[in-house]
Amino acid sequence: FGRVICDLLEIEYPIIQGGMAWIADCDLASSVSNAGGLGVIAAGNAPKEWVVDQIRKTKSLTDKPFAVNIMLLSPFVEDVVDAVIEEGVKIVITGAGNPGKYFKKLNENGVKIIPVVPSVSQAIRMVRNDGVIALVAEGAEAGGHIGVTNTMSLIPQIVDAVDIPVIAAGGIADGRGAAAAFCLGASGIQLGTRFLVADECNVSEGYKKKVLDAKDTSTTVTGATTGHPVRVIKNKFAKKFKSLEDNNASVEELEKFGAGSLRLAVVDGDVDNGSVMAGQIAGLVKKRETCKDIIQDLVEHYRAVVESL
Ligand SMILES: O=C(O)COc1ccc(-c2c[nH]c(CNC(=O)Nc3ncc(Sc4ccccn4)s3)n2)cc1
Repeated sequence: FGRVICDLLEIEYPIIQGGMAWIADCDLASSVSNAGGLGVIAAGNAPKEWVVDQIRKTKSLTDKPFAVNIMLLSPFVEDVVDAVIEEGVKIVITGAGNPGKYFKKLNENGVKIIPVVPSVSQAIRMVRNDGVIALVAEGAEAGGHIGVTNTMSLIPQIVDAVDIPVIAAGGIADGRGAAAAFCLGASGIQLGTRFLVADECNVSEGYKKKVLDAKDTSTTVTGATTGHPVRVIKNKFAKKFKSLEDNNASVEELEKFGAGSLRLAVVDGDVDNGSVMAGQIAGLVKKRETCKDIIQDLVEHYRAVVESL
């Protein structure tokens, strides 16, 4: 399934791994690519040296295609674009902003661009640019920085609005979500939350436990008042952040409180005072397994669901 995306990206299954800041590194990306999906290194807010190092390590761990996810709010975004070009990375996924400034440079160097978009208006703005070969349409069920429209509503509207392939993200973790996404017109899927508990994912043990113990109602959205809504698993940090928002804290105060919170959870494993970003589908994610098993399970489940329709 997903022939169009598989041919476009030269991968075996139309399954893209989410570019989770501070989490998606060479180990996760190479494991997903070796299992037939598209592995993704997340540049997040990391400096150029870290991204170059991860790209080189990924090349030593897989011969298959992989991508770099560029988070456009990063202070190092210019350097990361240079790193991608200098290291000959062929696929870039962009998030959290408008990559408009970098299309020309990336396109001139033959880099395929796949912007993540949260809305139809963003989708239409993106497809006007050369080099954009597909879109990731991300519903508000997703973890991390989100838009306001849910996947079930967003996908068909974006599919109708553009004439390039659309990859669905947000709330997808098994064959049922994959089949639903394809029924809505998607040509591929992107998974973040389910890969958080992969054996090859280097996120802290406490973080994985939060995801494995989550229920359907375990997430909440912080930062809606700052213009950067972020879906996280409810914990002390989220409670404190939202109470600050309810008491009309300034954007500066909120951003100061939020800064470094993702790293606190991911790297230091402080999942009470850190920001544990995860999607609403965390309640479905119950099993630790390898990237290969995750992908195989999803593909087999997809086939069974489609046959049962
Ligand atoms: O045109 C504009 O400037 C606004 O356009 C956009 C607005 C939002 C988006 C968007 C929403 N979701 C995504 C892709 N997903 C993500 O980017 N998810 C993320 N998770 C954690 C992140 S780290 C972070 C987050 C917020 C503030 C600071 N740092 S980024 N892109 C894309 C374009």
